Amino acid sequence: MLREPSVVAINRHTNEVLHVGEEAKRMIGRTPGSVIAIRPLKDGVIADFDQTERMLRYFIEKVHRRKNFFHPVVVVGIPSGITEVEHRAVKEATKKAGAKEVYLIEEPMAAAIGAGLPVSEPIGSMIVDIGGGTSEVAVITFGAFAAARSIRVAGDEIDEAIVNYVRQVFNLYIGDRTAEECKIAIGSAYKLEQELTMEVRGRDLVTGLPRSATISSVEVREAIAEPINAIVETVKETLEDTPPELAADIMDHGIVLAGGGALLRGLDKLISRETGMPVHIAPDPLSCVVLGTGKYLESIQSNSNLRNVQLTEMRLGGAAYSGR
Ligand SMILES: Nc1ncnc2c1ncn2[C@@H]1O[C@H](COP(=O)(O)OP(=O)(O)OP(=O)(O)O)[C@@H](O)[C@H]1O
Repeated sequence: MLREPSVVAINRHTNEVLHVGEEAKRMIGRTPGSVIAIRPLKDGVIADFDQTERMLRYFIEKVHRRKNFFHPVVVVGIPSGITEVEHRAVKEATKKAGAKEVYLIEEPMAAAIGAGLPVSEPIGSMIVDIGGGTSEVAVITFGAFAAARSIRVAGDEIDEAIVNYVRQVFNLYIGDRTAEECKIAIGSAYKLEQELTMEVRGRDLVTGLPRSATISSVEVREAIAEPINAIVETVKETLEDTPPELAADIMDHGIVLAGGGALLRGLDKLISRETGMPVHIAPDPLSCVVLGTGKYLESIQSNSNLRNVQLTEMRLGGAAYSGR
């Protein structure tokens, strides 16, 4: 019903919200002095509480096409490594935005449910969810995490790595949006059968004038090697933490990739080469988290078997996480 980026454009002087979502995202890096485009969520957690609340309110109203008197039950996907304070902030912002009740589910759990993995069964499943702000790796069995890691290296860091590379190698300053377009158009984590090229436009760092340059997929691969390695290392470390019976299940069924990052060309091949495990990309990886969150909401309302999935509140303080 709605798929929008978490961006809010506001009037700097009056604090009035001008646009939310897709339209606001189009304004990033293009706003006049009086308008600022804000990303109220940074690295998967709330960076600006008030704008997060306003954005949620806008989305809730947009889906229900009405302004008042509607207080839905809301399930929010959150990164698995966040602190208790960050987690309370999510609940509070959602309540303030009009929710009657708020449940939090960790994104790797939601992604695994959305990808159709047998999370409620006593079978080990491994999910790698690479979003914008965080990459989450988890081994799930019987509705709970047997091993999990979360790092704040994901799509945004990959884009940043492209910006930095183009600046250093081409003396060209490009925006985040151009970097993201470049990643989606020609980015890869593994050698391509046919390498690609693309023209990127930005501002020349020496003359200050607009200029374009042609960048190849080989160069983009070199540019993004560091964040990609960080993600691959996290997968390996999580496998090292996995009890042997569950590791055997993962060998049989493979590692499943979800989130927008799963669409990066060759990432499945690279992870497979580095871990020796079969790797599959979830069907519709961009929707796994939202579909899993929706299924979880249905299970709360219908008392179905997903109820044995442990919610964050029950586990906080329990499992150990590492993160950057
Ligand atoms: N074809 C593609 N190739 C590579 N990356 C892609 C592709 N399509 C989308 N992405 C990236 O996926 C990321 C968004 O993924 P997703 O929607 O799963 O994350 P999110 O849920 O918004 O973030 P988070 O999980 O951190 O809260 C963005 O960084 C985007 O650039």
